[in-house]
Amino acid sequence: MISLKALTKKYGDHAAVDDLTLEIKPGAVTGFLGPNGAGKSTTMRLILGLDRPTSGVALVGGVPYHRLKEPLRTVGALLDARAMHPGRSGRAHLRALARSNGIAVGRVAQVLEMVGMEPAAGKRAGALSLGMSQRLGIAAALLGDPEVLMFDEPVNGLDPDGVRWVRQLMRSLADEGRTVFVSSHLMSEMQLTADHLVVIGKGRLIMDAPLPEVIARSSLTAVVVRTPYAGELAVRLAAAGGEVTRTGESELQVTGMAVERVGDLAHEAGVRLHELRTREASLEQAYRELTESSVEYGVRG
Ligand SMILES: Nc1ncnc2c1ncn2[C@@H]1O[C@H](COP(=O)(O)OP(=O)(O)OP(=O)(O)O)[C@@H](O)[C@H]1O
Repeated sequence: MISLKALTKKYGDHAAVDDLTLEIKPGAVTGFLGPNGAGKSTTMRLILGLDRPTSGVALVGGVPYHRLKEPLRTVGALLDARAMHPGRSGRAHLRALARSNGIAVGRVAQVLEMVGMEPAAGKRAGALSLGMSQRLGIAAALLGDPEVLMFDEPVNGLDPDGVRWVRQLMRSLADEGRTVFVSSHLMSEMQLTADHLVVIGKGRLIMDAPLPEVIARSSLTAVVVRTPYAGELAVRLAAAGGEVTRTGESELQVTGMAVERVGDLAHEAGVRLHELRTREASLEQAYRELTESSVEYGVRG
């Protein structure tokens, strides 16, 4: 479990992280989303004690990072895959990390196997491809067999097999009951990977909800109904609080109302239906709606 309580980090007058309060729970993959500059990396750095909050606290398993006795056994993180001594081999890097954290050196071979990089383990870290560096960074995060894992853009530079592998790894870590907190700009990937989403913009919390709820709340998620009595049903649905758009002679789209309720109202009205389904927004669409006013840099297409 990761707990943030009124977590705030200011650089001069600018709040990179602004009063964030939330819990990232075990047994789930929590996606961490936000436009460039939203404060994701800063939040992760604060959790890992790499930066000091201006105010508020970040706790891992109920304790601030700097008070953890054996930090790598509690939380493993991949922040910047290239942040390694370039002249050292991946294996040597992991061994040094194990030794300095009281972890049995035998664990190194295990994590190298888990990430599928034994063949490249003897190469200098500086000579590794970005994809291999990512795997090495993930191996380092797994070294202490921690309960909490944090990954900043873990699929950067990975090929489609690598992306699938990361997705499966996150799933299995969460299924083992661990807390998995992962940032990404790849919405299609997040839609496949995450159970829960935390969305921030300009350092502030925009959304903290299960993925299906984020999708359901999008205005682009709608119930589609086909019926020969579209006009009659439209009146009934609107009277019950639905937002109804007539999209064809015999087709309606309804927002603000669950599919079950639409079916029940049609039944009560004695209206025959030829089709009743939910058309879900993609996470990309839901995300764009949520963050429209929070984009700090760049131009939105
Ligand atoms: N050391 C620093 N000094 C001054 N400002 C900083 C520093 N680190 C981050 N910032 C600012 O804090 C804000 C949040 O940055 P951060 O890197 O946490 O965002 P992010 O969500 O991780 O972005 P990205 O998606 O681009 O990685 C930005 O406005 C950034 O310029």
